[in-house]
Amino acid sequence: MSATQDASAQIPVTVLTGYLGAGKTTLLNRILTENHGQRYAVIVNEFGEVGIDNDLLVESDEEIFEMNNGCICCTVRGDLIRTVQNLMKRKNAFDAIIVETTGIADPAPVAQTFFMDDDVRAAARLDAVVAVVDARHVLQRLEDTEEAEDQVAFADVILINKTDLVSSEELANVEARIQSINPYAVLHRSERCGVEIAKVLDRGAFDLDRILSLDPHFLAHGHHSDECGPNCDHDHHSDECGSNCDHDHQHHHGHDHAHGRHHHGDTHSVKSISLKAGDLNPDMFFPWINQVTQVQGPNILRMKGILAFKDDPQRYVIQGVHMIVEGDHQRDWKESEPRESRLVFIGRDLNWDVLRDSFAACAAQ
Ligand SMILES: Nc1nc2c(ncn2[C@@H]2O[C@H](COP(=O)(O)OP(=O)(O)OP(=O)(O)O)[C@@H](O)[C@H]2O)c(=O)[nH]1
Repeated sequence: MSATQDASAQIPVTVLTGYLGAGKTTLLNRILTENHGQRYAVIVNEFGEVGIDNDLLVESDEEIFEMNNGCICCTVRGDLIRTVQNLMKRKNAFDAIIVETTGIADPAPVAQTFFMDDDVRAAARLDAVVAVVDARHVLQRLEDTEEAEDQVAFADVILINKTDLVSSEELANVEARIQSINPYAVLHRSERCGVEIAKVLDRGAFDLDRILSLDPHFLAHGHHSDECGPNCDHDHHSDECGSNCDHDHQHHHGHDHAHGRHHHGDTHSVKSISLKAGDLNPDMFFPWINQVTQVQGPNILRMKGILAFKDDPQRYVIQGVHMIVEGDHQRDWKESEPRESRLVFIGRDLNWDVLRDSFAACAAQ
């Protein structure tokens, strides 16, 4: 830090990471509802283009900035810099900033943003990278997904969440595995992210030296614009598609930048599909979603939706990770809101045509 940068004048930034469905929104909702006397600006980025995450956040006085620009590792850095710069113009309006990354993002480029841009660096300091992991699914994720390992390796604080879904033996295995990847992070166990907020925010935990030992190029990465390098094969779809687009969007992990930890070597492709309908018939929808998640569950990394059921005045929120699905009423539909059902699946090798047609068959007559 230079002499001109006074840490107490810099707004602390927490980068919230964790694989799809681990519990990031659950943690954010806790932060937004708890009575802590702090004012947070929240920046969310999500994969899947119908903007459901914002709807799943509790209504609060905090300001939420949504960025749906697809892969955060390529396209969002420029946006993130601009968003933070705009926030800084209203500096006294916030005590802290939280950036929630999409579940499949590598947190490193997001963290880099707070070192690369001079204006941002002068006004904000990276406080900690907090990773939420799903105790039930993390071991499997670490086997098949490099981003999940990057997220754990990079974190300063790790919440081992969903402890209710595993035995104490499984939990001990999870902790051992996580510690073997990252012995430096502070671990907390949690159910529904029920951890004291002070253990997560304003930790002063981000350790640049450790990150440089992990990634000597951390401060030297060249691409701090919205552009990817010539070898990038990410689909930069959101430039082309509007909010009503229901194309299949692919996130190829064939990306191989020749530097540092930014190396998505695995060749799996994760796709997201957004389905839309009007009112649904619950007697058709629930058997359908049960069947879909039972049969295709292993490939469904994440499912979430906001649904309108015929004659039901309330919005219904449904969510799932693999075969675990939960749903509940959220609140009344507002008069100004179109009664629209939106459902997003993120996964591998899903039969999209069948999903689309069978979802359409759940429409209320
Ligand atoms: N059983 C159980 N379910 C949990 C727990 N924490 C969160 N969930 C559920 O897990 C699902 C995913 O939680 P979210 O907080 O939306 O996860 P996320 O990381 O924000 O998900 P993405 O934004 O899609 O990556 C939701 O259905 C939550 O209600 C927990 O400790 N135990």
